[in-house]
Amino acid sequence: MPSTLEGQITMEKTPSYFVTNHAPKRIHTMARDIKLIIVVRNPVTRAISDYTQTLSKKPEINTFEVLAFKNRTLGLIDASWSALRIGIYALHLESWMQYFPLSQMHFVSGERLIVDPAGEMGKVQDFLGLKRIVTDKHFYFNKTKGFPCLKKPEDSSTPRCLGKSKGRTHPKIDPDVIHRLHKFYKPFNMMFYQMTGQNFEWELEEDSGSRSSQD
Ligand SMILES: Nc1ncnc2c1ncn2[C@@H]1O[C@H](COP(=O)(O)OS(=O)(=O)O)[C@@H](OP(=O)(O)O)[C@H]1O
Repeated sequence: MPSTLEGQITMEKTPSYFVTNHAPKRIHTMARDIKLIIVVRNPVTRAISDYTQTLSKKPEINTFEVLAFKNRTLGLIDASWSALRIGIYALHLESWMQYFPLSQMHFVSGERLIVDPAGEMGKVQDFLGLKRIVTDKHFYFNKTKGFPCLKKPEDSSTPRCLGKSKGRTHPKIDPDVIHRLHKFYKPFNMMFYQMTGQNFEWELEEDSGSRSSQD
């Protein structure tokens, strides 16, 4: 990590740390007072997003439906598939909680980040003890991209959206598989809500989505 001068904060972004076994211990050894920001979204959508990213690089991979199961007839989910394992947030959080108190962690809802970026950024700034500089006036909704974008970043006079690899169209997944995954994640999600004291309401998405007759 680079040195930080008085009045500065250093930030580092590495998505894979959250699920890396030795990361909590090593980061604690490096900087025990560090503040951790974790962005989470519905683990089912996260898995599909993860798969979509891999598919864009390796079009020959199996379908999502095939990769998601050890045995589809028995309904046995393959929780060792990284796209699915990463979404077991409670499991990963447990490792972090062995080293860091919850007061040093802040959880951002990936869903809220899209519908209310300024609101989520407001909470992030509060958590970091910063003045609320980034507000509603910094964002606009880009209809073509289908996501919020920055009106005018500091170093440029033009608006800026995230790149092409963010916000890709997801492939259509068998609704029965989606339903089974929601069922698989439910107890882990409940545990996660309890651990964080935050209800991310991912079950509401399943309730408003399609249902299968085979339960
Ligand atoms: N403003 C804005 N623009 C574009 N995309 C947005 C935005 N806010 C959130 N998202 C969601 O971010 C998802 C990609 O983030 P990742 O965490 O996968 O990025 S990273 O690869 O780990 O860096 C990406 O997931 P996909 O939709 O599956 O591509 C988006 O849903």
